[in-house]
Amino acid sequence: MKQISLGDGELLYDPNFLSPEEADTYIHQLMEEIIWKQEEIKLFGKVHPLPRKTAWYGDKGITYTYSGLQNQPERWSPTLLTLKERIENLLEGPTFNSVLLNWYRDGNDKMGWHSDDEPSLGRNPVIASISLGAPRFFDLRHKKDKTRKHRLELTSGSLLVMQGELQHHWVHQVPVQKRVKEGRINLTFRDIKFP
Ligand SMILES: O=C(O)CCC(=O)C(=O)O
Ligand SMILES: [Fe+2]
Repeated sequence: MKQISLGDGELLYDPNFLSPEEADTYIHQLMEEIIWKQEEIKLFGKVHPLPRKTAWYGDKGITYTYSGLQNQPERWSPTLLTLKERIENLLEGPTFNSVLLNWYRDGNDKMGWHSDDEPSLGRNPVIASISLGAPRFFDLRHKKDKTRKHRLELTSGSLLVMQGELQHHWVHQVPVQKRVKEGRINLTFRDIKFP
């Protein structure tokens, strides 16, 4: 695991968490297993579809508000449980009770600037993010000093861990990349502290 020291938060990055063959297998399994939803978000009274497909899986009984949406998780699928255990074994400490999945169908799908700082994640959450498929940029920007920026390219089979005070001090986004024609699946494993 490579440590990326941004200050005011920590990133760990392993581009080779999964081999290319494993990544391809997981993509196929997830496209078969996952029930993808087209969620909508209401902005100033107007309803917009989210610019990506999403899914939410986890332990029974937890709920989580994400981008203003109340989510009830589907039960863990076999593939998701395997991935969760692989991450937990590697990190030796943090555990996860849920995973949010995003399917970016091509480079027009995106996620805007935000931080994963919902109170239910507790203080200084550890969020483990697996990327599969097309490489996409992942941008970070400091909340107070907007000149502090960092861009990563998250490649297929990679694992990114966000931890420490990162969510408190930084926002992140997945920007549009018009030239990207292939899809990408991202999974963020989280631990909801008070369901
Ligand atoms: O797709 C990604 O790499 C980021 C996803 C993300 O930030 C989130 O799900 O909160
Ligand atoms: Fe996020």
